[in-house]
Amino acid sequence: MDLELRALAVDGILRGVDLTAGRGEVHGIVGPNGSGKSTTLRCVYRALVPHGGVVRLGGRDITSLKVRDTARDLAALTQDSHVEFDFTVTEVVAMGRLPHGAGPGDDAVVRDALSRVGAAHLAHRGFLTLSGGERQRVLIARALAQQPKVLVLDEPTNHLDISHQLAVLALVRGLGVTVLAVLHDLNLAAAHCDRLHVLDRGRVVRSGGPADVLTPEVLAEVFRVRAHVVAHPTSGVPQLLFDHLEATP
Ligand SMILES: Nc1ncnc2c1ncn2[C@@H]1O[C@H](COP(=O)(O)OP(=O)(O)OP(=O)(O)O)[C@@H](O)[C@H]1O
Repeated sequence: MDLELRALAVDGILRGVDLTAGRGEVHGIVGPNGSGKSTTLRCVYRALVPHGGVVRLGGRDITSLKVRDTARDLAALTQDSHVEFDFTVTEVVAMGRLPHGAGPGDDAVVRDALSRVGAAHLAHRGFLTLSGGERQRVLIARALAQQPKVLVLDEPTNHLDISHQLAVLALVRGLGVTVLAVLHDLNLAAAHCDRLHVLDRGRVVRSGGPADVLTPEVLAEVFRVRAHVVAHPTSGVPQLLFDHLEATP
């Protein structure tokens, strides 16, 4: 299912964000702190109504869809994904099934989602007793249990050790669903995304394949860092080495 963002505007934060993620493609949004990445995603998962522009899911304006219908197609891992009460891990992941209504296969879907993120052993633990990285994997399992066609992820590798970062991004990529993810780590973004969009002060200033987007010029202009781009010795994807950080406030 395609995801299209057209001329998204949020007062003082987004100044016309345009991007299209085609069916089954993995798209990354990168950009400096405060550039509007999370705000963009909030407009997509309907936590925020933009003042201008439109988000289309499978060609349909999301404001024309019921929230529950949106939730059948789109799952989000957000910075606001809190669990307040001490539900068990299984209960938290089962919440991902709610948009579909209770069904006979739900237990198997929940178990499968947990084992895909390497958290099957946590099934009966209280969510609030988990470490930061364990919580993050359980919240990803909840999004997987929703069996979405489009997955929106705000910093999915937050709290994860390097092994789980790589595993989660490989898993997400292997799902075959359309993904729009905010990623801070530019090397992970280059290695795992088909296309990247660089956000700067509320605008997409560059879109394209990682090699076209993560150039020394863009990194200097947008992130104010000096970088060398090298090809990864085995995969060939562009990877960045930073040798100098210019003074930024
Ligand atoms: N509700 C709000 N009221 C006022 N300002 C806001 C609000 N939400 C976001 N902002 C501001 O809008 C800007 C963009 O915020 P956003 O969270 O989208 O940035 P981001 O690119 O995700 O940043 P980070 O990399 O730090 O997570 C920031 O300057 C933020 O302070």
